[in-house]
Amino acid sequence: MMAAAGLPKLIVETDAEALARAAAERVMARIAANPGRIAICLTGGSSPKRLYQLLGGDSWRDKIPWERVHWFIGDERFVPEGDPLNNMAVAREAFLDRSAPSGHIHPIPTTAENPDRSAEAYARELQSFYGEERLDPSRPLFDLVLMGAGPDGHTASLFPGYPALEETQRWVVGVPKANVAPFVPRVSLTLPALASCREMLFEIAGHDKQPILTRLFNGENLPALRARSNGETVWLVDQAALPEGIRGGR
Ligand SMILES: O=C(O)[C@H](O)[C@@H](O)[C@H](O)[C@H](O)COP(=O)(O)O
Repeated sequence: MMAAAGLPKLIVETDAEALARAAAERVMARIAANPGRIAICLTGGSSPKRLYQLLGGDSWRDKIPWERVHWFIGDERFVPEGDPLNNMAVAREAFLDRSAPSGHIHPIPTTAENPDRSAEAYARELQSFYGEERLDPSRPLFDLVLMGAGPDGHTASLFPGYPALEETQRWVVGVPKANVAPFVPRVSLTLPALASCREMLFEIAGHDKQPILTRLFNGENLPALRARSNGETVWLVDQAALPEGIRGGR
């Protein structure tokens, strides 16, 4: 474990499997830290899939107090809720549908007429859950926010150079076009909404993440570097993703 100056806390794991297990431990630790109602914001993409399988597997499932945990999603592809590209559908299939009370699963609705309407509906749902229309810095919206980093440095559906990245008021925005595949419109939580958490946990694994991780380590002002928790921000990284020159360290 090490912390690089100016960067979030960096934790290096041997490989993707160890990384998913470390992420599952952190999910459990966040749950254990809150004796009340817990809000976890999940993410899409391929990186969290193993974590989701672990949380749905026998050794972890029974340890989760399902009746206290609510599950949200940080961004969504604007496709039907059962579509394999739908981020929440992936989480539901991997672990939520088997164990979580259905009222505790909070998908971004994609039946609205367009992503902007969908974003407004999700903002209302988040605000109703939180109990306020404004975020109180002393009371985070989420206990834990999971994140990934795309090849262009995007996170959630906040792409480099897009106006959504500069949003300071709204909690959720429509994103008309994605910068990477799948090139469908998106709906995304904004940086201030995502920041309102006790912990933001990035999972970044595999050799194909090395180029973007190198750029992030070099301090390029990309969305994945700008996304920070008001509490703790942690990058869980595996050896294969580490930039040349710092491999082998832990
Ligand atoms: O909807 C999405 O695609 C995501 O939420 C997105 O932000 C993802 O986390 C990154 O693109 C990393 O994706 P991978 O894990 O597939 O590399």
